[in-house]
Amino acid sequence: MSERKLRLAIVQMHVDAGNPDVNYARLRQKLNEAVQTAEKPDLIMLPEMWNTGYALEQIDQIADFEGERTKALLSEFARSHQVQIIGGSIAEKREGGVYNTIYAFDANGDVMADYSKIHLFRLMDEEKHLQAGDKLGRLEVAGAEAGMMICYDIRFPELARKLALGGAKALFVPAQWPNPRLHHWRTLLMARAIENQMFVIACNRCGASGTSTFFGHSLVIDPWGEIIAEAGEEEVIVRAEIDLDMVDAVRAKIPVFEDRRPSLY
Ligand SMILES: NC(=O)CCC(=O)C(=O)O
Repeated sequence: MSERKLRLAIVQMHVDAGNPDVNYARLRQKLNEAVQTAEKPDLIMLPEMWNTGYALEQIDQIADFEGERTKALLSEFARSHQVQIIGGSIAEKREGGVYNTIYAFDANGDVMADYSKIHLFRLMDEEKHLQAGDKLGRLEVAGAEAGMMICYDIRFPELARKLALGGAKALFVPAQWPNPRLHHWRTLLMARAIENQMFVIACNRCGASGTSTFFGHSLVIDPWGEIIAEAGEEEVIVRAEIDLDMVDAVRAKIPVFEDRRPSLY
C-alpha cells in the first residue's frame, strides 16, 4: 500500500453518561473488534467524550486526571497493534479545570498530538463546566499534515480553512451530535470537505443519554465531497480506505487555494 493510503476503522459506539468504568471496558472491546480483520487498520478513531459522556454535573469528579487512564490504555493498544489512534476526545481534568481533549497516538504508542475543543457548545451547557482550549489541532498522518476539530467546532469554517491553509489534507472530527440535527451534521461536514478540498473523517456516538438521542451517521467524505462511508444509527466499526494523494488532484482540478482573494475578505 502506498505511503499516502490509510485504512481507517471508525468506532461508532454507545457511551454511558457518568460511568467511566463501563466506557473504558466497552472501548477495550471495540478496539479489539477494530483490529480483528484480514487487513489491519492503519488508524482507529473514537467519538467525543467517550469516557464520561455529558455527565457535566459530576464532570469534575469523573474526568480523567491529566488523561492518564486514557493514555495508558490507548498507548499500550497502539504499540501492541502497531496502529495509530485518534483517541476521540475525553473529559480531562488538569490545572485550570476540565477540558474536552483529543490525544492522538502514533503506531509506537507515543502521543503525537493533542487538542482541546476551542468552541464550547452552550446548548449542551459545556461553557458552564468545561474550559476551552487555546491552540489548533494539528498532526501528521501517512506523511501528510492533518487537522483535528471537535463536534461544534465544525460550525466555524474559519477554523477548518486555517488548518487547510496550514497544509492539512484530512480533518478528524470526533462528536456527540444529537437529534434532531442530522441535516446540519451531514451538510456541515460535506461543506468543510468541499470548500477545503480535504478528506473529512467524522466519528459520532450513537445511543441515548437521558433525554438526548444520538444518531450516529459517522462519515468519511473525500475532497470532492463524495461520501465514501456512512454508518447508520447503531454501534458499528466503519471501515474505509483513503488515498491522501487525491487532495492534490482535486486542488489541481479546481485551484480554489490559488484563486482566493484574501486582500478583499
Ligand atoms: N457536542 C457538541 O459539540 C454538539 C454540537 C451540536 O450538536 C451542534 O448542533 O452544533
